[in-house]
This record gives sequence, C-alpha cells and structure tokens, in this order.
Amino acid sequence: MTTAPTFRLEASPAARTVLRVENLGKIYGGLVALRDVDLSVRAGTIHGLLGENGAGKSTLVGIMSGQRKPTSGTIYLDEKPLAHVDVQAMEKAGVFLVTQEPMIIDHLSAAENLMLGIWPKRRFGFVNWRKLRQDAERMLKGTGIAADARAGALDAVARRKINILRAMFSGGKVIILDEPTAALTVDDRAQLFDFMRRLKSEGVTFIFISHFNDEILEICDAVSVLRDGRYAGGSEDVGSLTSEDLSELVLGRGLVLFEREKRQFSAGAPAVILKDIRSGTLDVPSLAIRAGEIVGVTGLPGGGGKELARALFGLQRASSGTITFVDGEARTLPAHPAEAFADGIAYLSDDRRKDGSISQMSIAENISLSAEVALARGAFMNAEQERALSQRYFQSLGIKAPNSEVAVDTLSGGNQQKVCLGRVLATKPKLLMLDEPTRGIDVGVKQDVLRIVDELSRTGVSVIIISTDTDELVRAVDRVLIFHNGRIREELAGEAISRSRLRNLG
Ligand SMILES: Nc1ncnc2c1ncn2[C@@H]1O[C@H](COP(=O)(O)OP(=O)(O)OP(=O)(O)O)[C@@H](O)[C@H]1O
Repeated sequence: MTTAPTFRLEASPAARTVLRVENLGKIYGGLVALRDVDLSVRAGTIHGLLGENGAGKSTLVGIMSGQRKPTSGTIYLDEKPLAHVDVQAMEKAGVFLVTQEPMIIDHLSAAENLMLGIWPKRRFGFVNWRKLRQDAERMLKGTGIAADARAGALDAVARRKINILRAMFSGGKVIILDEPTAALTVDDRAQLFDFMRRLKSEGVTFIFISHFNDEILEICDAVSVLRDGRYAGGSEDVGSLTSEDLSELVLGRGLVLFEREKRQFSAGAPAVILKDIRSGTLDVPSLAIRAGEIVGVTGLPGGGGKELARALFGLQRASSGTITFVDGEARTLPAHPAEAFADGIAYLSDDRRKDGSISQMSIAENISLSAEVALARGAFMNAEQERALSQRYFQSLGIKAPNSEVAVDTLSGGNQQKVCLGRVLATKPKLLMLDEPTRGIDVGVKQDVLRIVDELSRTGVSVIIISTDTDELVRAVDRVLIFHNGRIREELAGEAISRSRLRNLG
C-alpha cells in the first residue's frame, strides 16, 4: 500500500478566513461521524470537499449550515466564535446549504421560487415586487428555464438549478453545494461553473462537495479531504495537484480505474428486441440488444433515454411497443413495474427517494425485497438464502455500515445508492436498466460498481446504462445511443465512443 500524500492546509496570510471549524466532532448514537476536524475556508474562494461515501462530508456541511448540531467543537464566522448555530442564524449571516433534494414549491413559477428566499427577509412593508421579478427573470436567462414555467412541471435538473440559483439570489455569502452536478449534462455543468466563477469574482465563497476529481481540479482553488471522519489533508493550491493525488488523499491508496474490455456485438443474435416504442415524444422504431451487451444511453434532458427506460419498466404509459426476449414471443410493454419484474426487466431509478430504497427497513431487507418480488413467479427464498444473498451484495458493494441489519436512512447518500443498486442486481434480470448508477458514489466504489455490472453482463444479461457521466460511458459500455427529441439520433461504437464526441451533445 502506498502512503497517501500529506498536504497540509496552510492558511494564506493574504486571504481572510470566512468560515472555520475547530475540533469539530459528531457522534450519532455510537457512531463517530466526525472526529477533531479543523478546517478553514478563505473568503472569495471555491473550496472543494472530498471523501469516500460515509467519510462525513454531509455531516460537516450540515453542521456548518446549522442543520445539524455538533457533539463538540466551535464554528467561527469571520473569525468570531458562534455561540448559537441554527439554520436561521446561518442564513441570516449569509451561509446557505444547497442539498441535492430540491426545496421547490410546485405550484409557483420558476421566478417565484427564486424569490422565496427573499420574502421572509423583507422586514419593511414595501417590496418592489416588479424589480424583484425582473431580477429573477434576468437570472433565469440562459439557464433554459422559462421564468413563468410552473416549477412542478420542471425536470429534476431544472429543479436543482433553481435550488442553487435561489441561494445565490438570496444573497448568500458562503454557499455550500452538496454534489450539485450529479446528473447534470456537460453543458449544464459548464453553465453552473461559469455562474460560480462569476459570483466568486463578486466575492461569494463556495464550499463544493463532489466525487469527481476533474470537477475539483477545474473549479476549486482549495480542497479538503475527509477520511473516516477525520481531516485527511488538503491544499490551498489545487493547481499543483493531479487527479491521482486527489484519489490517493481520498482513499489513502492508489486507484486502479476500471476499463471494460470492449466486445464486438454486431454479429451476435439479439437477446432483446424492441419494436415501435412510442410514449409521448419518444419514438424508437427498432432497437436490438445482444446478450451480455452493455448499451450506454445519453443525450440532453428530455431527449428520450430516461423515457425509454421508464416505458420499458411500466412507469410511463406507452401508446405502442413490443419487447421480445430471445426465448419468447413479442409482448406488449409491461403496464406496471411488478409486471416488468416478472418478465425479467429490472430498473434502477435515478431518483433514490421516489422509487428507490425503503428507508426505515434494514439494508438486508431492502436487498432481498425486490429479489423476492422477482422470485414470486417461482420459488420463495428461505431465511438462510435471503441472508446469504443480501450479505453477498452488502460485501461486494462495500456498503459502509456496522452490519446489514442497519436501517437504510442512517446511511450516507452514497451508501443508500449502493443499497438500491444491490436491490436491482439481486433480481437476476434478463434486461437490466440502470439510470445514473454511479451518481453520488465515490471514486473507489464507482470502479467496483462498473466491475460488478461488467461481470453480470458476462453471465448473459443485457444492460442499458443511462448516464450523463462521459467518463463512465467511455470506460464501461460497448455502444452508446445519443437521444434527441425522443429519437435515437446517433449510435457510437468502439473507438467512436470518445470523450470529445460525448462532451458536445447539443
Ligand atoms: N442520522 C444519522 N444517524 C446515524 N448515522 C448517521 C446519520 N447520518 C449520517 N450517519 C453516519 O455518519 C457517517 C457520515 O455520513 P455522511 O452522510 O456525513 O457521509 P458523506 O461523506 O456525506 O457520504 P456520501 O458521499 O455517501 O454522501 C456515515 O457512517 C453515516 O452512516
């Protein structure tokens, strides 16, 4: 094992420290989530926060923003120790946490949602609503979101953008972004980064949580790394670091990137044939996937990739369409997920909260649950088989928890995602559809997930991976379909699956 580089965070004498924590500790029940963490953030910088799933990042920013109470330690704002820290006090001081779960009021327009942060702050009777609305409309320009669009009708990405914009619009001085780029397209990400740079030049400070080394290297000035709840190192000069340095800091060891050995599928007989799939704007006349093939699906939001998966899984009504497995006859698309499971079709949603894990249940119950649903067509598992199955996925996915009996809602975000993944893999499907399977997963486990899917494909399962992660598509799939306006606009295979091609999907 190599020793991780030991960068220390040296406070630059030139720059003022805006936010600092000292000896910060957090214990949940018996679990030590943070231990003696010292960290300072300079004003007007973008400060990256990195660490494996469960390292303590969300806990730390939860404390900094007043959402969680520390067990010990002190928070300093502009070098003044804070006696009382709660969300209201921190927002008043200009510290905002933007989480991945958008806090959006569906029946209001996009512009009105931006103004929500301002309303409670107006102490005097007179508010220039017209000016406020004009400002909100101006801010939405170029984001692809119409100012008068009803928020409830916006897709997940647009809702996340509104969430970020609102913190900015509310006059945030220190804006903490917890994995803001998950599932954003390359263009969206570039737009967000431009926006952050602009605000940085106006003096706004950002704390930016990400599992993507390339993002940290691109946008951050400084970085801090947590490992097992401790401060593991950092740098005030991100420009001097490489992606390998960051991985070593995060993992405490070097990282071996997974690379699928690309296989040639054009000659083989199809294992799954889709015909005349129509649902809303989605229109796929014909698509064949071979046994063991991994097909990547990408495109701009609303392009059709997600819609295809949802129609095939019975989550979205299709006006026409059939699916034929090699050993069966053509059937109409399932009308319901239970029907899809029974047909051997599994789907991992990109929305963990909506149709992902059942949070009060244990990890083991969650993993065996959908396997049981799938097995309902055949034999039931006995308790011993159930335990063996969930234990296998618990271990192979490296789920970080004391044991598999722990309730899912006490896990970190990335570990919850792994449980969801374990659930769909355990159903042993014929067609496996994964929507953003490595979103929120740390750089080490991401390699494991790609490896597990690769191994599964070698047992003959046909796989569709819907992804906005260019790197994942380049390294892990055999063929890429680029969707646009509901149709497959382009198909890439072999060497044609390049980063440069996938970075420009517009
Ligand atoms: N409410 C809670 N009750 C019990 N344990 C918790 C709770 N919230 C977090 N934990 C535990 O604290 C540890 C740190 O979790 P945290 O969510 O801060 O990690 P993280 O670095 O943000 O991870 P990820 O990258 O997966 O989001 C984990 O072991 C997690 O299981």
